[in-house]
Amino acid sequence: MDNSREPLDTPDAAGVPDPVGGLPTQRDAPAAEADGILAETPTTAGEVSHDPLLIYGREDDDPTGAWTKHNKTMERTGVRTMARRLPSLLRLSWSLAWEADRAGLIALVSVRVVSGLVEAVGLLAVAGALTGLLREGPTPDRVRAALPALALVVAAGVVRTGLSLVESLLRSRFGPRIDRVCVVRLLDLATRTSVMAFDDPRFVDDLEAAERGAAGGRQLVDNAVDVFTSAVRMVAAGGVLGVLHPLLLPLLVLSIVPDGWATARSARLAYTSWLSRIRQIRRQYMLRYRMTDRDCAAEIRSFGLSRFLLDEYTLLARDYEAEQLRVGRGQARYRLIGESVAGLALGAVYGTLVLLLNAGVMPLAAAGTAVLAIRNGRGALSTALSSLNDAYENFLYFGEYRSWTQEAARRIPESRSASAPVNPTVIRVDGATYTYPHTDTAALRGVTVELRRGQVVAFVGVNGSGKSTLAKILAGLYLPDAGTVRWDGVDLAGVEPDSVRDRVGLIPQSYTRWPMSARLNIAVGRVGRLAAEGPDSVIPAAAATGADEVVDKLPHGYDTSLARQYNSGHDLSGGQWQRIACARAVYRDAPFLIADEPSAALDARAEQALFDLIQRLGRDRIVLLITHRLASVRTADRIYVLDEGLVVDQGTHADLMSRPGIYHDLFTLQARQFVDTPDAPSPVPEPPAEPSRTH
Ligand SMILES: Nc1ncnc2c1ncn2[C@@H]1O[C@H](COP(=O)(O)OP(=O)(O)OP(=O)(O)O)[C@@H](O)[C@H]1O
Repeated sequence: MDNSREPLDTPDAAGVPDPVGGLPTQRDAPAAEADGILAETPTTAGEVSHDPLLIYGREDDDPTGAWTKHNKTMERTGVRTMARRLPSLLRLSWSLAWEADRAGLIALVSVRVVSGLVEAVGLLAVAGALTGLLREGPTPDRVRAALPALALVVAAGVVRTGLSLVESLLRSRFGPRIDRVCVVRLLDLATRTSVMAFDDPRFVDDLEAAERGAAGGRQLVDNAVDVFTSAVRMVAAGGVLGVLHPLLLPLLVLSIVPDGWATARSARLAYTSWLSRIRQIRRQYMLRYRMTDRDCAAEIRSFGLSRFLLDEYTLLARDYEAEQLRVGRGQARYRLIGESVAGLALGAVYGTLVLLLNAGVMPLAAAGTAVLAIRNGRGALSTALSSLNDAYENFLYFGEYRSWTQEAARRIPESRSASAPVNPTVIRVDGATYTYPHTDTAALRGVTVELRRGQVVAFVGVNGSGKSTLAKILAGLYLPDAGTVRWDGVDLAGVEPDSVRDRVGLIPQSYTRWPMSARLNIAVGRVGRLAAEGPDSVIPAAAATGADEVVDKLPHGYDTSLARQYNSGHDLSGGQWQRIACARAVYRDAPFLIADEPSAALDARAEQALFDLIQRLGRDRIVLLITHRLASVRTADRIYVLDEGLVVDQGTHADLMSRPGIYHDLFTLQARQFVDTPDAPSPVPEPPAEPSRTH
């Protein structure tokens, strides 16, 4: 079973409850440590501080089915289903291994087959040796007679040991290769699918399952190899028994049926239990992830959430313990029945051997070999059965991976031969409509805007009015459901998406804090440039955006790691990071710059400098500015006012202030915040006329 999906153990004690029922404090933590790592968690039965299922809802409360996704699979999981799916399971693992390492696979199969043959030869040699040892005559003669066969037994043993070493080497080569093939495919698709796919919660949810399912590929191949190996060993043991006496083979099969039944039932019990608990397992996983995540650390402490979360986790973990006990009891019952019946059946096999010996039909030496062959055959069968069960389980996990990769491949934008204009003069959106997946309300409703080179255009409007969505459409990240986006008259729907993105420099609202050096954090704006122009090429972009002041204070300048979560990494303040994000977009040096709330975390001086820069860049580029700091859009050449997915007004600052409307209201409201007293004269003129609304 994949450990990453395994229910997690009870957490180590990280704090202890205070005696009067308060929350654990930092001061309490060492006391818990002193109790040792197995000290009881803060929660004990009867002192849970909240409703245990508060966080993710109750068992019967799963409207989206997100937590119970696998229950249907569980209903379909029967021995017959497993047998029916066996061929596709083996086919899949074969093709996976083939793709990862052809030569290794051929070598592994050959090694297994040869090893099986050697095992059969070894067993027959045992028969020869026993025949020599048990025959009539003086002991030295008998030993001499048995020597060649004994030598063969030893040689077979040595060869098998050598082959098993080769096999384990081959297996250790396989595992990482299969992991690589699966994970690289997942990452490739995840970074090439349309960004719109990530707005679909189902897609993102399935991606999480696929990430965990990717590891199932490696295990599936491992299980398939085990099944194959056991099959070869069973054939070897069966072949030897068939040679010794034809009656022994069906008897062996009979003797292993009860064990096989018990193994299959036990594994199925464990598997169905796992599936029925998948919801709790996901909850445990989420809780553990959040409780140890750096981003959540401050909030957990400042809201005093530790006890609350720990209670939830502990309850789930206890539930898991109880379930494991139930499964353990069930498995013990199956084993008891299976092994009792198998013992009787084995007694019958050995009884038959004795009868054959008594009747003089089988020599003693052959009977001795038969005992060994029976033992080997039974061992191989039990391995085959448990590997088959594991294989089926991993097949299901891997199924998550496969279905996601197929879906992701469908969502990769089609590549086209036509390119977007290299340095567009006019970008125009006509009647654009866009609705996010699984939402009822359109984010944009028939929007028309025009942006020109040499101008700074601003989008303003209240939260959720559609500004960022429209910016993403302009940047070619989203395709509108209706309407067109044209660059110099060329419809973006007909051009290669990468060519559009290549011409856009974006300062997104939420930028990425790459765990890399400061230099790379800027250079990711256009990675090819760093290689072509050298490490100092980032300096002008940093200087233009004030990122150079940030870098100057870092211990190793541009080479300082900004991966705070790792040793020696250096973290930046929000505003310092924002300067780096701006430098990244400037470094991209694209003809179309989109700045979406670029100054939210900047101090007043840095903000002013950034808007001056945006004005300068706007002289020979198309610049789109989205901001709630309305003082900064006063100088924009054109301002579009958005509201509920519509363009409700447009013009220059003076135009928009000359009439009542959203812009006038928002600007006035903000300007008032800078006036010292409520009685002070309004800093903005009252509008003279009724609003004229554009669409
Ligand atoms: N990924 C998404 N999935 C579903 N709905 C979304 C998504 N992103 C935005 N929306 C919705 O689309 C509408 C427009 O959002 P958008 O982000 O474009 O607004 P905005 O004007 O940029 O807001 P803000 O000023 O707060 O940044 C909102 O109603 C929002 O809830």
